[in-house]
Amino acid sequence: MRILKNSNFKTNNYLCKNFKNMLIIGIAGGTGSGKTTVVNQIIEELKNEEVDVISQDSYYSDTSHLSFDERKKINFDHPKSIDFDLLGEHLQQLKNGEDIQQPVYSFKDHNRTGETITIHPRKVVIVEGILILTHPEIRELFDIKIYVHADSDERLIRRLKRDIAERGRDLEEVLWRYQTTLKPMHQQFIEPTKEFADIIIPTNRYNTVAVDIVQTIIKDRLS
Ligand SMILES: Nc1ncnc2c1ncn2[C@@H]1O[C@H](COP(=O)(O)OP(=O)(O)O)[C@@H](O)[C@H]1O
Ligand SMILES: Nc1ccn([C@@H]2O[C@H](COP(=O)(O)O)[C@@H](O)[C@H]2O)c(=O)n1
Repeated sequence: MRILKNSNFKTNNYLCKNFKNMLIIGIAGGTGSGKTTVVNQIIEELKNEEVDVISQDSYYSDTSHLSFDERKKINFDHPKSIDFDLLGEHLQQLKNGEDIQQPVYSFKDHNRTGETITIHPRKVVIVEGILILTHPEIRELFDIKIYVHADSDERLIRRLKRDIAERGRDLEEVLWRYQTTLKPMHQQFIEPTKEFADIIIPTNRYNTVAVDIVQTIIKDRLS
């Protein structure tokens, strides 16, 4: 296993010393709803060293025992595909003031790469992913729960464009996945977690007001 250095890490100044005060924000929502975009907007004005961003994608279970063709058929939108034990362990370690070794995930290979990134504890930790509000113990760890909402046709269009441009997929594969897993899993597991959210951000358009509100809460914690 190779250990990569966290590129966000520049100085110890902002590392979280008072871990009891760590603010953990969970951001859920369907695929293509704009979770990553919202996170990037939120942290835009903050210093890299102040916030950890943890993606659920890094916690897809290790499937090295399967062939590539078998991995391709995995239902990546079912809660069982996520190693929630490791995610929970890592969040607890950060709260305890310890570094974590976060797995690196490859969408191309449908598997962990075997490398890890060192993440240091910071005052604010943002965890984003489609399924993060489905798990009761993980939910409990969040001080603020956010659900990002975009209509399903909008999400499909965005997903198509992104997966073809960035994740090495073709039209057939995205549509097949949408019909067989994305849509049913969204309805069964993801959409119902909206009821746990403290804040729902509509993202059919870019939503600067909601982003400003979350930024204000974070800045207040950092001051
Ligand atoms: N509010 C928005 N309006 C238009 N396009 C958006 C919006 N939010 C995100 N996108 C685009 O949609 C795609 C998916 O967004 P992303 O943030 O990766 O979603 P998620 O992390 O929820 O899967 C990206 O190409 C992004 O640029
Ligand atoms: N090997 C994989 C693993 C996951 N996916 C898809 O990623 C989606 C979650 O990521 P978002 O950034 O869109 O929230 C999820 O819907 C999985 O279907 C994949 O395509 N391949």
